[in-house]
Amino acid sequence: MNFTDQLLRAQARHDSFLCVGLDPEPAKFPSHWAGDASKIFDFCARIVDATKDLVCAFKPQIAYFAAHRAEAQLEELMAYMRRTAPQVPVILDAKRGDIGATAEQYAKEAFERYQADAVTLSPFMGFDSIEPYLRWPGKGAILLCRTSNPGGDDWQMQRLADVPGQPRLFEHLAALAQTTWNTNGQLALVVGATYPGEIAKVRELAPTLPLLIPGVGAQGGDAEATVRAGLRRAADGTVTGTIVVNSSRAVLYASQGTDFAEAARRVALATRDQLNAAAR
Ligand SMILES: O=C(O)c1cc(=O)[nH]c(=O)n1[C@@H]1O[C@H](COP(=O)(O)O)[C@@H](O)[C@H]1O
Repeated sequence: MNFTDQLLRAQARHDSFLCVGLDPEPAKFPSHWAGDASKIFDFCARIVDATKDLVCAFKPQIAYFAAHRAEAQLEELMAYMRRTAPQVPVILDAKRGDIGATAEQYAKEAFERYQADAVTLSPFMGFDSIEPYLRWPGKGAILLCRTSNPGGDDWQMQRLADVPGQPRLFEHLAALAQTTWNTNGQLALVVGATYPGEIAKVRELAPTLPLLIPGVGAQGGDAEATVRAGLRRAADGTVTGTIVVNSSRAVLYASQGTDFAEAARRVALATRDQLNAAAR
């Protein structure tokens, strides 16, 4: 099954547009594990156990593992998610972007070594830096389009004088991703929840692509506005353009006590319900 179908199936099964981001920071672990990088797997596995019936995806961020020489724990976690939550697709957040030959290696890392269902990519180097990922049948490639950080303005909001209509860079990318770049039908786009106006613009230009939307929770993005701007349904209610709304820190560090997993579940449930209320 391809990434988009996995996503839609998990969304229907768990009645959820929520993705829990796995960004483990040992300094923020519950007091009995605080500062202990050897507990990264244990911490993430407890979060997975506590939220796996509430989410449509998990998104481990590779830097939080690599910074602690914990790639082996990431591999273990990927295998654990596959075993205990096989119905939930996993997005490896790696934001890769390099020439084709190197991209081939990054694709192998994401899809073979880590067995991810999709990977986040920076499209700054152009289509030949994305194409190697599209050769992997059914795997998702999620392109940064209008990111959640203020510095996204530096490039993404600039207008392209040489393209008809002088679109902003993120608008041009959204249009390419919906059409000529989407050779395997598995492209998706990242748009920050901190910019609902731009989510609406991306949705207009890319009506059917899944949108990965980080920025609710710790970054203060507006969950209701995000859903209204990003989700598209047909008249019969079928989802035609879906959203995957990520929250990491607000879920992971809801409590620093021994009840951290229960607290994470409470926040995940509340966030899922808030997204669903806006979707109805
Ligand atoms: O690609 C991403 O996931 C991403 C894109 C973006 O524009 N903004 C953004 O915050 N992210 C990631 O989404 C997560 C947000 O985490 P919280 O702010 O803790 O919910 C982090 O893993 C970021 O690296």
